[in-house]
Amino acid sequence: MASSPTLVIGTRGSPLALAQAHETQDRLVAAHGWTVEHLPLSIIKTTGDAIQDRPLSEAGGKGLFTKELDIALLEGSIDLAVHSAKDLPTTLPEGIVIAGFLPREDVRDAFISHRYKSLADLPSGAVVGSASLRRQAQIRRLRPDLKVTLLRGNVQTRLAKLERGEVDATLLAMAGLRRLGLTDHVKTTLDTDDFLPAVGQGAIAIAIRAEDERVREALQPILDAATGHALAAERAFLTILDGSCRTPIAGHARMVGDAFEIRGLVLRPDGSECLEAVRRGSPDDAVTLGREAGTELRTRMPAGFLTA
Ligand SMILES: NCc1[nH]cc(CCC(=O)O)c1CC(=O)O
Repeated sequence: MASSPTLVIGTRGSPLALAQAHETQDRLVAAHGWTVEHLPLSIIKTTGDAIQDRPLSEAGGKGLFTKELDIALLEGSIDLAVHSAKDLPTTLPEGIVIAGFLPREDVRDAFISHRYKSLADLPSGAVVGSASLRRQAQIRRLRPDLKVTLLRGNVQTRLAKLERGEVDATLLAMAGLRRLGLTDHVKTTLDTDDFLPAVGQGAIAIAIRAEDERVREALQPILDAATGHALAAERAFLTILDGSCRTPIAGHARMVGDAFEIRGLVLRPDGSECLEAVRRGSPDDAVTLGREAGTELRTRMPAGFLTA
């Protein structure tokens, strides 16, 4: 066993972020036999945490949840940063890299409601709240007769708004609900064939300083290669499609039997049209397959598709 170094784990302070940081800490303890005292958490408030009154897509996008953690990494006040892969921008600042990903949780979206059993069970005109353009567009595509409204806040805040009757139903990632022990609220999970998750959904990414071999080595035993392949394909796909969170984009890669597969979607925000690309091959070609799927959609997309 290696002697116990101190690695400071940087995280946001939301309950989900803390659950993910604790999972990282627990896995490092289990892998190395280190004690948690040598893996302290440093809780960092980000700009994204402070903005509650408007869609983040309007406030400046995904980097809002990572900027302060990036700075802490580069300054050396933390040694690794734990992120929801879904919230990570496609390009990271110079000097920061993703060391890898923890084994992926359930990638599916969950349907949550007090009165209704599923999306199909909602009466016409029922109100579904979501802050995600991807979820909003897919809901509109499946059920153009529903009312889709903006529902922001962390997972607990959204569940409280549902409780108060502000909306009839909402969709949240199964992964987050599992990590928070809140799956009691789930009425049904949406099959990925019908409702495609966001790029990175369910995966935890660990960012480090690019040159930090000590931390990179310490992380090796807790990183998951299959999740790494899936995320390489999905993030390559998103990069081609520009990756701004102003556009309804979904993408999911996985092994189907012996074949590695990536499926990607772009939707018109009103759900009236949806383009899909699928590529199959070897996980060693994950990045190429992801790029090809993205390029295909880019080519097929009529001008103005993403804004109409
Ligand atoms: N954008 C917020 C966010 N970022 C990660 C998760 C859940 C966990 C995950 O998808 O890995 C959530 C909440 C949600 O979408 O329900």
